Amino acid sequence: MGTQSCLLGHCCGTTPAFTATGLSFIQRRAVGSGSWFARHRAASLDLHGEQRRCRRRGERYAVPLHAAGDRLTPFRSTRTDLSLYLIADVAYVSQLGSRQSLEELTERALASGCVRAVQLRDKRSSLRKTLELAKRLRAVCAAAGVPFLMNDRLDLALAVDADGLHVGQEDMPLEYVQKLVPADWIIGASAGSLSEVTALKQASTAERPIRLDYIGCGPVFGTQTKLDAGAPIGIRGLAHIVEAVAPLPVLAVGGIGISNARQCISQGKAAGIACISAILGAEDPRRAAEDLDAEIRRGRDLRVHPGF
Ligand SMILES: Cc1ncc(COP(=O)(O)OP(=O)(O)O)c(N)n1
Ligand SMILES: Cc1nc(C(=O)O)sc1CCOP(=O)(O)O
Repeated sequence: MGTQSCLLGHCCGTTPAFTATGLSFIQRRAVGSGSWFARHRAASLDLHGEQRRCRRRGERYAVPLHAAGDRLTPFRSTRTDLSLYLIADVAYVSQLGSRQSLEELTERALASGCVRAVQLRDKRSSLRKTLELAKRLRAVCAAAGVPFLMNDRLDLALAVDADGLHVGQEDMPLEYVQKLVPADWIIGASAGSLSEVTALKQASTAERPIRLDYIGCGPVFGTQTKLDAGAPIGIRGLAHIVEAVAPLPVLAVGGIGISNARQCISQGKAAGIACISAILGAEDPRRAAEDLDAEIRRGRDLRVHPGF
C-alpha cells in the first residue's frame, strides 16, 4: 500500500475501493485551520506545530495528500472553512417577492460572519444579466472576505474573477474544468448517489487526478427550491457518501435548516451545510446564519462527545 493509501486509511477510514485507485481525489488544501476537518487531519498527522507556525506567519496551511503528511505547503488563501455555505439563488429570491435584492439579502447574511462561502445560482437570466449580478455579488463577498463561487458557468466565473466553481453532473466535466481554472480556485461537484461518486472516481486517474475541494450531496431532505432534485437520500444516504469520498469534505444540501443542520453534521458526518431558503427566506438572514452556525458547532461537539 502506498503512503497515500496509508494516510487515507489511517486517519479517515477510507473504503478499500477508494484507496485501491491510488488517490482519486487530491485535497489540495485543508479546509481551514479552525474547521473540524482540519483539526481532525492535524490531530491524525501531528501537524499542530506546523499549523501554529503557519498561523504566526499569517498563512493558512494545506496538507497535500500525495505528500503523505510529511510535508506542508502553506496556502496563500485567506479563505476559511466551508461549513456554512450560502447558495444565492436568483429564482428563489424573485419568487419570494422580497423588497430586498439578492445582493442585499446576501450582505445581511454575510454580516453574521458565519457564512463561509457564497455561490451564485442563476438558472434563468440572460448571460448579460447574470454577469452583472455576478460582478455585484462578487464585490459584496470580497468586502466580507468570503469566497465567491459560480454555479455551472465557468465562463462567467472566469469573467468576474471568482474564487471557485460548483459543477453538477450535467456540467463541464471536472477533468476539463481543472485545465481551465486558476490553481487556487475552490472546486465543488455534486453527487447524490454512490453511483455518481463512482463516476467521479473513475474520471480520476493516477496520472491525472481530479482536483476537488468538496462534494455537495443531496437532496438530503425534501426541498421546494430545486424541483428536479430527486428523492431525498436522508441522513443515512448522506453518511454513506461521506464515507465513500472521505477525506474529501461533503456539504449536505437540500431542505437543510435549523431543525436538521446539527444532525447532518453529527450523524451524517457532513463537513458543512449548503442552504438557500433557510437563509434567504428567513425574516432575518443574519440571525438565521448565526443560528445555523451554532447548530453546526453543536453537531461537531456531538461527534466528539456523543452523550451531550
Ligand atoms: C453546494 C452545492 N451542492 C449541490 C448543488 C447542486 O448542483 P447541481 O447538481 O449542478 O444542480 P444545480 O444547482 O445546477 O441545479 C449546488 N448548486 N451547490
Ligand atoms: C441547489 C440544490 N441542490 C440540491 C441537490 O440535491 O443537489 S438541493 C438544492 C436546493 C437547496 O435549497 P434549499 O436549501 O432551499 O432546500
